[in-house]
Amino acid sequence: MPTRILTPEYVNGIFKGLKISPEPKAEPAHGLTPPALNKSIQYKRCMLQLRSKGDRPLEKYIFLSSLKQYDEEMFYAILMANMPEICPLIYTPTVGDACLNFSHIYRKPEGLYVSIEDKGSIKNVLRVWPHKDKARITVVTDGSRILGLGDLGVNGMPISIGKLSLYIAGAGFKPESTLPICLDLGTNNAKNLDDPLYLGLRRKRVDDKEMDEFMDEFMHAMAEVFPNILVQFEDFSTDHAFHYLERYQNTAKVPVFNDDIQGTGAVVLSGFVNAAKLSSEASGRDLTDHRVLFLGAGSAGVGVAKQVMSFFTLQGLSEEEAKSRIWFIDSQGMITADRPKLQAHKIYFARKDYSGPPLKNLLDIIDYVKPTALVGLSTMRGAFTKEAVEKMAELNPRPIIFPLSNPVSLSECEFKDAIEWTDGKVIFASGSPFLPYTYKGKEYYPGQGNNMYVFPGIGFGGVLSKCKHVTPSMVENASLALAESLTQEERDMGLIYPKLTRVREVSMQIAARVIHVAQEEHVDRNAPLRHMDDEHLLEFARKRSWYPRVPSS
Ligand SMILES: NC(=O)C1=CN([C@@H]2O[C@H](COP(=O)(O)OP(=O)(O)OC[C@H]3O[C@@H](n4cnc5c(N)ncnc54)[C@H](OP(=O)(O)O)[C@@H]3O)[C@@H](O)[C@H]2O)C=CC1
Ligand SMILES: CC(=O)C(=O)O
Ligand SMILES: [Mg+2]
Repeated sequence: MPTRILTPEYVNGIFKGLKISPEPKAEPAHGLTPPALNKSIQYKRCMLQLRSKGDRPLEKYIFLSSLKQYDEEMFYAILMANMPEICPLIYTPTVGDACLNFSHIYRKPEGLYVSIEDKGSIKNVLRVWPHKDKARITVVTDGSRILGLGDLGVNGMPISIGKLSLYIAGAGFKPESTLPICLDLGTNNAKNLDDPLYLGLRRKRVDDKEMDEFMDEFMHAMAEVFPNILVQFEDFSTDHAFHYLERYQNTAKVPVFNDDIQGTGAVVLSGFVNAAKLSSEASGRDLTDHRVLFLGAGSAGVGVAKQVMSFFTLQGLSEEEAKSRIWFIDSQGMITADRPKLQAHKIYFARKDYSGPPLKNLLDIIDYVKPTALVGLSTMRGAFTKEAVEKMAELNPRPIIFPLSNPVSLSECEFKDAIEWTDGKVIFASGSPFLPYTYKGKEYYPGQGNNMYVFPGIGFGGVLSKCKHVTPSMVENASLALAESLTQEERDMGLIYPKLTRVREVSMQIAARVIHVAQEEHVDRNAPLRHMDDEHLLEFARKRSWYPRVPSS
């Protein structure tokens, strides 16, 4: 039966609601399927079955997961044609529930599990993977900080799977080039350890020394078994996230980046670039005068702040001046340099210019800092209270409020509330998706400040350029490419991120920019691409991008 690869134009048609059309005929398995079954009917059946599960997202997750296993191309065709509907089911927020319930809903292997008991023979475990030569991108978690849900141990595997589904749908990685990995170094989660169905090792987490030994062996083995792979670290607890990024980003034989530190930094910088312009247009304030207050100083908060500093340095401020535009609050209050036993990752941003009594309350800190932007990466549901948001609106004609914690149940505030409390003035982005909200007869659209907008493009550009390392400049430029990708229509709608339906095209722009920077920094190894200008790099990325095949006629 004739099949054809979906072209970008064809898929754009699907995005516009055309679904799978024109009507394809039956599949080759003549006799094994009912006579009238064809891909078009199959597509409609899948959507009908999915939607019949109503408001039960975990059931939808399980359904989609099974679909991916028995008809991968249909899964991706459905995902790509219905991003705003399906993405929240395979990614945040539902993936959070999938992780919490993983040991109960597990059905089939979908990735590699490497446990501390494999120490000494990790290579042998990696060699079990069936598509060794094809593997190009891996998401590796140790399950120790899954979204804002804490230590979930081996139940963190769905986060690696979900991110890689977005690599495929978002950037066009071939499915067989993706490799989900969950490292099992034990768990300190008592609920898991007490659960008779828990699928991980029934032991506490190993100490840092043993983890270092394990990780060194793991990274060596990865480079040997998968020499062409790019490694994304995901959802390691904050101390380990910084530690392993530093340990491997310039030394590992395969390129490495940390999504929570660098991917989140890039996506928030991008949203902030667009938000600050809108906010400054309303206030007349110079872009260099923005003041950013972070609630949460973990890997995500500090990673984002480091990236947001380049917003200021790109305006011509020095590093010190850029740093002075940023304040942090953690569980003990505003972070100041005189606080004893400050954790290493908090020292850089600790304020040296405050000497009063410790400030602990968000309202008092807003009064003191007078921020133009409030960024939440705290895992604290509802931490941006009505009073705090109203105060931001008193201080700013258009306050920037980014409650970025995931999943949605941990969001620092809801979109609807932020709109009402600011009388529609807020410039808003959240980590997990919210629906548009109509207020006083006008429809408002929330932004989704989630690293899913950048990691597919960073990974695709990195792999196409065959980069040796993922450099800070590659990440920063991914962010700027995302910021620049807004169309006039999106700007007119007041958006600060492109529509999710355009994620594939946006990823191509990011990938092309990442390749360009990899070349500039001489970390690329794909020599023929060096002769291409930016337009040709974009074309090259588009051509390499995978689309699900569906029968056409
Ligand atoms: N939108 C996106 O793309 C992304 C979102 N995230 C989200 O960011 C969140 C944080 O991740 P990560 O940084 O790794 O996690 P951590 O747990 O390392 O950091 C949480 C931070 O919040 C602080 N905090 C906790 N409770 C309070 C409180 N009551 N008041 C003030 N601060 C508090 C903690 O303080 P202390 O240091 O004192 O413990 C810590 O600094 C998660 O929900 C995650 O899902 C992460 C990556 C990407
Ligand atoms: C989105 C993401 O990476 C996180 O919440 O950890
Ligand atoms: Mg993460």
